[in-house]
Amino acid sequence: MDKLVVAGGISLRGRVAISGAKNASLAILCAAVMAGELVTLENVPDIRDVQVMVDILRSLGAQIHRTTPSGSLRILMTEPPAQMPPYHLAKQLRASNLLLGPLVARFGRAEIPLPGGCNIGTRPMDLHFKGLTALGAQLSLERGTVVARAAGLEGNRVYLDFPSVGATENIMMAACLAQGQTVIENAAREPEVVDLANFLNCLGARVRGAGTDVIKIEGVDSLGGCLRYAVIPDRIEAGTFMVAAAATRGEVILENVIPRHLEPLIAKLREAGVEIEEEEDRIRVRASGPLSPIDIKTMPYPGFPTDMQSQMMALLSTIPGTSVIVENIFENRFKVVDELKRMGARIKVEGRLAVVEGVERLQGACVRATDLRAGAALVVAGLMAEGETRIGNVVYIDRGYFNLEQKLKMLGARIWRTSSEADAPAQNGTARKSAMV
Ligand SMILES: CC(=O)N[C@H]1[C@@H](OP(=O)(O)OP(=O)(O)OC[C@H]2O[C@@H](n3ccc(=O)[nH]c3=O)[C@H](O)[C@@H]2O)O[C@H](CO)[C@@H](O)[C@@H]1O
Ligand SMILES: C=C(OP(=O)(O)O)C(=O)O
Repeated sequence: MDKLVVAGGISLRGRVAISGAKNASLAILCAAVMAGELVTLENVPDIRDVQVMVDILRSLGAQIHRTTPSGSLRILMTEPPAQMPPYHLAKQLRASNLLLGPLVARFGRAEIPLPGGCNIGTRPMDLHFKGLTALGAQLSLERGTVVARAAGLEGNRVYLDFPSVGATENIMMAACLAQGQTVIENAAREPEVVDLANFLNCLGARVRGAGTDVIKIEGVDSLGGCLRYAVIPDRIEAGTFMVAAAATRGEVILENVIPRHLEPLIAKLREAGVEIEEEEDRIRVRASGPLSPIDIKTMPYPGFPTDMQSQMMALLSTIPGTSVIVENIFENRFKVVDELKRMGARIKVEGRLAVVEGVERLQGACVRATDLRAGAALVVAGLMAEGETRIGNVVYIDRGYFNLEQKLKMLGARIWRTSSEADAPAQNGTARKSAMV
C-alpha cells in the first residue's frame, strides 16, 4: 500500500493552479445521463472519485471520452441503462446516490446500491427519499439497494428539514424532467449546487434560484446537450493550499479560484492573522507574523465548510493558545484527532466539540488517513512538523486531490510517494531507495 512521506519544516512559496471541483464534477456527471445529446465538460479533475464515476456511467452504457487529465470529457448516453451501477463501483463513492434522480426522471427506473465513501458519519438518505417521493417516484430499499420507479414525475413543493447538498441536487435534477413546477424550500446554497443548476440550464432545463434557499424548477419534456461547460474550481482544494501556506508560514498565490466561494475560510484565516489578498480569480496568502487561536463552527454554506475543518484543526494545533472547533455536519469528523496526537498535538474531544491547545511544534510520525480531508490535514501537519511524516491510506487523499504531491513540490515541499518502508527522497525530489543514496 502506498504511503505519502512529507519532510516538514519548509515554507511553501510560489503559485499553484487549482483544479476543477470534485463535488461539482460528480453531480454534473450524474446530470449528464439526462442529456439527450453530446455533453462536453471541461475542468473535470482526473481524481479517483471522478474515475470511479466515469466507470459507473460506462457500466450504464454511456460513451465517455477524456482527452487529457485536465482537458475535456465527452459524454453521450442515448439508450436506457444497459445495467444498473454494480455494487463494487457504487460502494466506492458517496456521490453514486446522485444517479437516483436523473435515472428515475429520464428512464423511469433506478437501482443504486447504498453508497459508500468516507466514514464521516451516518449519512442517511431520508431527505432524498422525501423529495423524490413528493415528485411521484416510488422508493424502496431492497437488499441494500435503493430502488426507484416512476411512470412519470410531477412537480411538487418540497421542504428540506436540513439543507442537504445531495438531497437538493437529486431533487433538482429529477424535477427538471417532471411535469409542472417544483419548489425546493430550505435548499442547500453551496456553490456546487449553483454549478449543477447552471449546467442543467445549459442542457435546456429551467432552474431558478440556485444559490438561495428556494429553488424553483419548471419541468421540460427532455434535455439536450451542451457544447462546452467548464466546472467551477475546487474551493476545498484551494482552501487546503491556503491553510498549508499559512501553516508553513509561507507565501502562495492560488490561481483559477473564485474568491467569493472561499469567503467563510478567508474570514477565519484573517481572524487568525493570515494576510490574504483577493483578485478576480487569484488569491495571495501570506503568513509572516504570529498567528492567533480562533473558534470555528461548521455550517451549511455560506457557513464554514465541514470539508475544511480537519485541515484547519492541523493549522490550529500549532497556534499558541486555545482554539475551539464545533463540528455540526458529520459526527465522525474528529477521527483525525488521534492521528494528530501521534504528532504531538494537544486536542480534547467532547462529542461534537474539539478543544485545541496550540503546541510549539509537531513532530513527524507514522499516521493514517481516516478519510479524505483527514488525509489532507495530515499532509498539512506533516508540512509543518519536525522530521518525516509517513501517511498511510493514501487512497483516501487520491479520491479528491489532483496531483497533490506535484503541486506541493512546485511550492518547494519535500513530499513523495512510496510503497516501501525504506524509500527516501533523492536530492532532486524524486523517490529512490535509501540504500542507493
Ligand atoms: C459528493 C458531495 O457533494 N459531497 C459533499 C456533500 O455531501 P452530502 O450531500 O452527503 O452532504 P449533505 O449536505 O447531504 O449532508 C449534510 C447533513 O445532512 C444530513 N442528511 C443528509 C441527507 C439526508 O437525506 N438526511 C440527512 O439527515 C447528513 O447526515 C449530514 O449531517 O455535502 C457535504 C456537506 O457540505 C460535504 O461534506 C461533502 O463533501
Ligand atoms: C466528504 C467528502 O466527500 P464525499 O461526500 O464524497 O464523501 C469530502 O469531499 O470531504
